[in-house]
Amino acid sequence: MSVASPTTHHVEVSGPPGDRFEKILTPEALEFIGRLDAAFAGRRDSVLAERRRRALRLASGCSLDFSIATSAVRDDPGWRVAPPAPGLTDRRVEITGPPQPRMAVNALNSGARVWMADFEDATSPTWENIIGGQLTLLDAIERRIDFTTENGKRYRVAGNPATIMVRPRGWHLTEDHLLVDGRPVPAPLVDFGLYFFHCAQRQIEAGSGPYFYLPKLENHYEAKLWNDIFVLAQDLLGIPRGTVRATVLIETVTAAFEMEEILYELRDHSAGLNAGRWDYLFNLIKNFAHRPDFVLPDRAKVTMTAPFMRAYTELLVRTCHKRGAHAIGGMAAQIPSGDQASREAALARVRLDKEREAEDGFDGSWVAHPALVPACRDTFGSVLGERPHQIERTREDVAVTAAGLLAVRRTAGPPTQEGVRSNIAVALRYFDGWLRGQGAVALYGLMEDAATAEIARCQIWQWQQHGAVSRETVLGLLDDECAALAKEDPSALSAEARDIFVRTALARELPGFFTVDAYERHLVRRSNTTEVDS
Ligand SMILES: CC(=O)SCCNC(=O)CCNC(=O)[C@H](O)C(C)(C)COP(=O)(O)OP(=O)(O)OC[C@H]1O[C@@H](n2cnc3c(N)ncnc32)[C@H](O)[C@@H]1OP(=O)(O)O
Ligand SMILES: O=CC(=O)O
Ligand SMILES: [Mg+2]
Repeated sequence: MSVASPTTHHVEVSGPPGDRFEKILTPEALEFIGRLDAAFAGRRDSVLAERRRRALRLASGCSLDFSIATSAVRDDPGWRVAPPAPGLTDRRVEITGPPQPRMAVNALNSGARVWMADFEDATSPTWENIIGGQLTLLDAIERRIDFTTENGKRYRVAGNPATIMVRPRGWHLTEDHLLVDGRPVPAPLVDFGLYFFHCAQRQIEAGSGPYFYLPKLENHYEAKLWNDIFVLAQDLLGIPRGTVRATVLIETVTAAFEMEEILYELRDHSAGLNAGRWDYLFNLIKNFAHRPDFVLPDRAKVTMTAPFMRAYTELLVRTCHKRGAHAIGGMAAQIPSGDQASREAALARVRLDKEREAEDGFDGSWVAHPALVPACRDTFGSVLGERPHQIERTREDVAVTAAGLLAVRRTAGPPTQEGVRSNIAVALRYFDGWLRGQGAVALYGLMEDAATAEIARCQIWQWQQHGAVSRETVLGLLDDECAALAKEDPSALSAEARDIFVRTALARELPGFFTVDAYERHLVRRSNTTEVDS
């Protein structure tokens, strides 16, 4: 892998200035982003074009199978991924959340082994959140967060904090406040690049490392793209190759057919796979939205025990352990809110979910809230005992077929009126939160984020498409929910949230992601400030 030759690129910050943004947007950091962009923006275009081609093939009735072209990788018993890097051996409980100062401190001190600092599903990508998030990470690593709120709660990172893994945004998004030669930079290059530039060396010196979660990959070519990014980034900063580690979220149905190939492409930088269940469901609905045999019942009824979801998680554990990699479980959406009884019920549901994952062979799992850390830690603890993971449990008993992964029709039950209303209520309220800069929102006792909101709006599109609900009914319920939201919270952006819903759930063609169009329309704010030639 050669280092990119220096070329002249004009890097421009077009977003408004903010408090201490200059600490992140230094000329050197912008030059680094310019180099990543020069090397990889074109490949991002190819990734998106290939995604479109594949989506069209699936929409036109082609099915999916494990590829013959890559069978040599799957059949070769001779390769394994890199051993776990410092801080990533025992991952029995990982907490996720947006990189904001309070959340960062709470997550780092929560007792979880890993904090996944999320620029993706849990972050609304306003310019302030993106650069503020980078500042939070830098401050947390340099132990500079230390403040006390009016009610006397002190926020300061304590001893033995969680290991940080950063999740950049997916390839479908751009960062329109950073331009190279007048063109927006791919968002993942910004989130990865700024964190890597400022924090990689600091993390290594602190005995940890630059670690990442990679979202929404659709195939092993995208894994190769990330691997090439890691190699170039390490070379540019003089960091030894193989220092970076990344856990890939298997959260698209096409990636589920290429888990082993994805591990292979990233093997020198791999930190295993994660079962990103919510995006997985969204992606499955989206890819097969035109097919009547893929119509799912109410969202609440599609659980991890549905045969097609079990096939996906079983295959993930088997694949990871065959290659010496960690298999990390997904997010149970229940959060401990409301009265005592509701909190206990939420805890019981989460415990059940983690029990099943631990017994299936996962090495750890995610929680969305600090109060859930003990449940996950203890549940995995009772299966792992003194062991840091259970990678040695190879699950050779698991035999998953393509048909098993796609056996959605076995999930019984038509959607109900309550299911329709609930999806509309959740999507609308989530869009309102997202427009106001909040990427994860507690709604009706559940954690809602970009992935779960995508399920809600896609199901409405799918149910309407297949005659399970009419457009008129949806619009009527939508108006009811808008009125209810405006009454609950007069500052809510109900009209804009409604607009996003109509554009993404009721369009003639199903849009790929609500975030792409909504970002352009609602979140981009331009005001030229800084320019750098790289
Ligand atoms: C599909 C997927 O991708 S899942 C991964 C992406 N999603 C996420 O990461 C969601 C993470 N969770 C969250 O963001 C939050 O839990 C929410 C928004 C759902 C609920 O947050 P809140 O309404 O603040 O919950 P609540 O009032 O119970 O919080 C109590 C305390 O716990 C803290 N807290 C809650 N969740 C978290 C978290 N994930 N990380 C750190 N601290 C947290 C709050 O900051 C608060 O502490 P504070 O008073 O010191 O500020
Ligand atoms: O990112 C996680 C998911 O479930 O989606
Ligand atoms: Mg996701």
